[in-house]
Amino acid sequence: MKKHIEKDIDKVVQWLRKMVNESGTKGLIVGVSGGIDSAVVAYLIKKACPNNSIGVILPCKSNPKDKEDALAVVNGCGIDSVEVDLTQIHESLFDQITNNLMDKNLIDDKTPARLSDANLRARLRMSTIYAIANTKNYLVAGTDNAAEVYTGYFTKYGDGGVDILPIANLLKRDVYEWARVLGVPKSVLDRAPSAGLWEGQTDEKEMGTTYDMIDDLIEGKEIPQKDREVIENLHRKTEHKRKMPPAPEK
Ligand SMILES: Nc1ncnc2c1ncn2[C@@H]1O[C@H](COP(=O)(O)OP(=O)(O)OC[C@H]2O[C@@H]([n+]3cccc(C(=O)O)c3)[C@H](O)[C@@H]2O)[C@@H](O)[C@H]1O
Ligand SMILES: Nc1ncnc2c1ncn2[C@@H]1O[C@H](COP(=O)(O)OP(=O)(O)OP(=O)(O)O)[C@@H](O)[C@H]1O
Ligand SMILES: [Mg+2]
Repeated sequence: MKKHIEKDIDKVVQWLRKMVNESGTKGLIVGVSGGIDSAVVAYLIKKACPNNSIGVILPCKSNPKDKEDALAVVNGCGIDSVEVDLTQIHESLFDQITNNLMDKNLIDDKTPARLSDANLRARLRMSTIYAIANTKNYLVAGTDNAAEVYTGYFTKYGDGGVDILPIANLLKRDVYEWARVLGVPKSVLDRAPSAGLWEGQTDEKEMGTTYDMIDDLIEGKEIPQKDREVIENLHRKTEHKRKMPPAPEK
């Protein structure tokens, strides 16, 4: 099993080098959250481009444990890293957006909508990562796995705004197996998957199903009707995220 995973890892590392060479860029960059998906991608891009890869740590009102785990990842794989704290910029931007909408009577309540606030964090991260990618002439590596792609569980043009998706063929359970083989720190392996976009958020609580169920459905296995409905509904509602924006016919 381990040998088989090592071979698959090697294939993706070769593919990453090919993507860099064919694009005329010089290396690869990823946002490192302290979660398992970005940990695996950080280890992969460091293997592919040992001297031309960067991990970016982007706290935004984040739990301090996220940064601890993100540092364990960048230190564990030895990738160059940089931190940019987005907390203040997010607060000031979101305040201005809501105040100006209120002034124009376009919203009646200043309480920020939770998803709008959360997605702005993901999009500020995307803008920051691209600012560094442009400066270094690097490709942006995304961290979506097969379960997230299928359910559309990402912010459009936020964490979904990337150049390449090295682990998009892996089920969530495969990501854990790859992480063990790559040597991702135990503290990262033991965390519940979370977008970290609000206090106490976990992917499975928000989606209303489990990654095991999503993985099973993608593999064509039987799952309870209730979970099938939740997952197929997420898939349908997020079809637009997996396509180019539509335009009128000529
Ligand atoms: N049919 C349609 N055709 C074209 N566009 C359509 C559309 N329906 C909505 N839209 C557009 O899409 C927007 C909604 O999509 P979007 O902005 O992505 O927002 P939305 O899908 O509502 O929220 C993002 C979800 O991804 C989760 N997330 C985000 C970031 C990271 C992670 C993680 O796992 O770490 C998870 C987050 O917790 C939340 O559940 C709408 O505001 C609208 O602009
Ligand atoms: N604080 C952060 N700093 C840098 N990048 C981040 C941060 N939070 C989120 N990201 C980026 O957004 C991506 C989407 O988050 P997601 O939660 O799906 O993955 P993860 O945190 O790596 O894994 P997990 O599913 O275990 O939480 C991350 O993989 C990472 O690239
Ligand atoms: Mg996460």
